[in-house]
Amino acid sequence: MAETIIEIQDANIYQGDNLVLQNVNLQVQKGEFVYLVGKTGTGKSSLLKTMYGELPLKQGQASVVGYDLRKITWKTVPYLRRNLGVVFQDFQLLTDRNVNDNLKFVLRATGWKDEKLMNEKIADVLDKVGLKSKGFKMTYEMSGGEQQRVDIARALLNSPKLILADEPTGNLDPETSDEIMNLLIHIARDYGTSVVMATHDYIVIQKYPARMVKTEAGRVIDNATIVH
Ligand SMILES: Nc1ncnc2c1ncn2[C@@H]1O[C@H](COP(=O)(O)OP(=O)(O)OP(=O)(O)O)[C@@H](O)[C@H]1O
Repeated sequence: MAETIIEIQDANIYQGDNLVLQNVNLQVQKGEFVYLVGKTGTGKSSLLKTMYGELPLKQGQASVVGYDLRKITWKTVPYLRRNLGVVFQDFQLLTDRNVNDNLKFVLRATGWKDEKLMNEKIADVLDKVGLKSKGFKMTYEMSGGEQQRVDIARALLNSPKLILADEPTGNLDPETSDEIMNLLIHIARDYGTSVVMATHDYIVIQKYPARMVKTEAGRVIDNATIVH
């Protein structure tokens, strides 16, 4: 039986007192790849932030990787975060240390202690993103595509059931975008990790078709099609 990774029912998404999206209903199954599309300012990031516990869910019901978002508190949000990975447009890597130490920082922050196990895990995620021999590079020495791969490696550290990616190809040239798309699709297909990717990039969407969820005029429309 399919495992539901995201289940949102009748949710209202707020930024402060502003209602950004109303009556959101969305289900995402294990291993599904889903685009979140919509014009700028229509609430894609707000919806993702709600899913990773950055914005509180005040109205409606939502469960993400088994966590009830209505019951999440600042104390329990780290547990939710350990079960999902977040990938950003601007990478958000630490520039004062190399790739291995960026990844180790996250492992330590999420409760890992054993040095050998941490090193094995880092080697594993770097291998998965095609950066096997790049662990000793400083992040500022890397290309945008490589930095995005490190960001994805970081998201994979705790073997998440879900990756939430906010415009992951936004800063990349078309060829590098292709590499990142192939990687994200491969992660969904081969590891059964669900991926929800917010994007404006219609070239990417056309090239790699998948289910589309659209934010528009305060609503979320499932199985949307793009009209140019
Ligand atoms: N921190 C904030 N405080 C108050 N309002 C915000 C905040 N962040 C976003 N908003 C508002 O919430 C609405 C939705 O913004 P959001 O960033 O979710 O849209 P988006 O679709 O992700 O846009 P983009 O594609 O530009 O990232 C916008 O009206 C925005 O101005």
